Amino acid sequence: MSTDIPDAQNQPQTDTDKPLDLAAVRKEIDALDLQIQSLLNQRAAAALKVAKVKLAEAAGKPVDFYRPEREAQILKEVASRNGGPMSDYAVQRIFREIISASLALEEPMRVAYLGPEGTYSHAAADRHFGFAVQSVPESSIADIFHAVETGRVRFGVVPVENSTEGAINLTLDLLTQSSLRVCGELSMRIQHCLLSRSESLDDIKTVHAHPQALAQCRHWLDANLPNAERISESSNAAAAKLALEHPEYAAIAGETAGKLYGLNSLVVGIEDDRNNTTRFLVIGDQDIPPSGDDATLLMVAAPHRPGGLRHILAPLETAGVSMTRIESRPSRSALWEYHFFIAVTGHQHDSNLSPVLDELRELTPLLKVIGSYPRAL
Ligand SMILES: O=C(O)C(=O)C[C@]1(C(=O)O)C=C[C@@H](O)C=C1
Repeated sequence: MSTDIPDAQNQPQTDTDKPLDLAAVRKEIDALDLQIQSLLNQRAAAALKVAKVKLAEAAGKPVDFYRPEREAQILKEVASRNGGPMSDYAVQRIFREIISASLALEEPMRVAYLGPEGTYSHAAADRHFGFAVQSVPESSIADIFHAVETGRVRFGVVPVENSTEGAINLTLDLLTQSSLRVCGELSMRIQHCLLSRSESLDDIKTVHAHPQALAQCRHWLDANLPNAERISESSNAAAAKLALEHPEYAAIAGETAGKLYGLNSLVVGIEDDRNNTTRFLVIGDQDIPPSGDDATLLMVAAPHRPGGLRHILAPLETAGVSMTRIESRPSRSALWEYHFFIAVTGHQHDSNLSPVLDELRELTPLLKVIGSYPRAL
């Protein structure tokens, strides 16, 4: 796997160090481009054949053209065989788009994200599905669930956890109520910028952002804009739109939102924690087959007695299933009773996990498998 990217200036010109002829190297590139393009279209034609097979096998039933487990396998393979000089990330991004374009030939797909345009959720949706998918902005997390539930879009991308602020409770609560499943996950490093029409911090009277972003930049704001009022907005992109109308406003949002709305990035990277990362879930109504490297999200109600949760976790530990996360939420059905969201490694149909889930069903009044999906790349 290649991780270091050698830069062009350090590359030997040729084996014999003869000066290179620009026209000759460009001819070489043209010839390679010709082959790449022809191979791309051969690959797209093969994807169309796959679509035909899927349609024939489905015999009139709905077809799952999108196969995230296969995509995850391809993208992992791309990285593991990569010999450089392109980074693993760069080749994966290219293959991400090749697959996205192939899928669009099989089935044009719509995916909802927390809008408006330019949010981190928008960037997450594009990164996960590629640009050939039509991404649709929704104005709340609940609206994303609704759009998927009513079939207006096939999938939704919702934030579930931030490394600084913790769980997004609304997403967890909606997962409890909805029959939708989790079909994928991804993590994105969040870099906040202070955006404004003004060019100086001295002009800023108010700072607008989603409450999570305001919280994630609290110390920076205390130190650098102590007198500016902080005002919560429904999204960072909505804050950026407002900042466009009022030069004395600043918004906290990503650099893409700044470019999209034509605002100055007064300061880049104002988040208090440099590792600030948000984890997103892909929700849909598709059961995803095992990819070989999966995660499963469970929701359980622990019996309401001392050691109730330990009782639930014991079978996981005995079977050697590793638990990657646990979150609790009030059950809302009885006072001081909780539901636990437990993420484990493995697929619900894996031979080591499936018997444990059967055991848990006996032990708890409620077990919901919210989904098994390929682990984030
Ligand atoms: O293998 C498939 O099932 C395909 O449809 C092909 C392909 C691809 O381009 O490789 C395209 C879309 C799917 O989501 C997965 C993979």
